Amino acid sequence: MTDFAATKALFHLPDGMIYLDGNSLGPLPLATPARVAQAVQDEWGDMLITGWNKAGWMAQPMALGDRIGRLIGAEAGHVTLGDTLSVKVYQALAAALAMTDRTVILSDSGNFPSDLYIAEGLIRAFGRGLELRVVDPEDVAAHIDGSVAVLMLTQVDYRTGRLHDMAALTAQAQAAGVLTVWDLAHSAGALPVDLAGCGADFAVGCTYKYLNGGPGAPAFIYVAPRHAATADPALQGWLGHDAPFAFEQGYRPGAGVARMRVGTPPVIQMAALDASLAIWDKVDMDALRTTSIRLSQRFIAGVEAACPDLTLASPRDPHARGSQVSFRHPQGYAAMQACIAHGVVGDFRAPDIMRFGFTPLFIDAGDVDAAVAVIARVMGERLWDAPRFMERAAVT
Ligand SMILES: Cc1ncc(COP(=O)(O)O)c(C=O)c1O
Ligand SMILES: Nc1c(O)cccc1C(=O)C[C@H](N)C(=O)O
Repeated sequence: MTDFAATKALFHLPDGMIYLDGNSLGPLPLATPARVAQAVQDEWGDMLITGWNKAGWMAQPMALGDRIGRLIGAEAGHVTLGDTLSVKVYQALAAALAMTDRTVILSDSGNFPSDLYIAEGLIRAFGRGLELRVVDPEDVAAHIDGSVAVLMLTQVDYRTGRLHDMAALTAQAQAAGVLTVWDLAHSAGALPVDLAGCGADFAVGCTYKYLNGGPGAPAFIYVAPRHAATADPALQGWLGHDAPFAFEQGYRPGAGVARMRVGTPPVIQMAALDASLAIWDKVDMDALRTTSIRLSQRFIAGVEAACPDLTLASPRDPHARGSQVSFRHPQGYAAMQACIAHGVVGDFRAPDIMRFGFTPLFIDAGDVDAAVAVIARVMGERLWDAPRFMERAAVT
């Protein structure tokens, strides 16, 4: 059983701030600066080129992949790390498309734009009459049929937190001969995931949100063992080669998911992730889910009692959402800026969503109550009316 009061003490949380945005960029673990300094000084500084072996840099993508694998229910040895999530979406979707002659990529309107853009680009690149079919999230199951090549979904909707039933949709897809690509950006570290148990084909995700790897932290990719020896990596970089240091002229894919590696791994970012995963290694994901639900239910009850102008945008059933809660308000952007100015950090997603993440590793019931009090004041006194809250920043 994880002691969440103890994990809270492992993070740097700025004074006077209640951080409900760990679902977008996780906070800094206290151990990270020293681990990064070690990678810079002792490894890069003193070991120089020998660090690839001596400090284990070359083996890190698979080693860190296994530690993430525990959190997402992957078989050992079937997750690797590197690049950005958008790149890993490209590889997973391209690999899946290469395994079928069917033409439809099925996704939903709750998917993150990058995933849909990647699909559009791949359709042009493949040039075999592929089609992207985007349906409402609740209609996905009804559209799984024999024309569908790949079902590509983000398990937890980044705006509303709506949670897809991965087990049911994957089983239905499999029965119809459809391959699955799951984006776990808002799932990894948010709730227990069981890729192996569900029989998912491919999965991808990022490590800078719930997993606290820091801005620019590398993405991960999972390939089911049954495809590991045949999946086409789509981006044939030298570090995905079977023998990178043989420097052969022609490409031969590496063993298993290692073929999904592309080029040089981000060593300093991996050191930061190593430090945050030291916390995650000890987290009981069922306890995390129970606590996340308790916190988010408390938040919804508090906000709904105090702020009649806010409309719940997330599913009310906690088992039908991830670890975030969203409310709608016509002045959502300015209202969120006012909340941030008063110490409660969430974020805004167009057109009108105020989004708050619940991350039990460092948020507790006292934080929820304090956040509700601030939000109630902001909404009750229309504190967002000040002109300085109305102007939109480039990054929100
Ligand atoms: C669901 C989802 N997919 C893809 C991305 C893109 O990730 P990245 O910017 O790391 O490529 C994000 C976040 O930005 C996301 O939330
Ligand atoms: N990756 C981000 C970035 O580099 C800058 C600002 C925001 C992000 C995000 O992660 C957005 C995120 N995927 C979302 O859920 O909206």
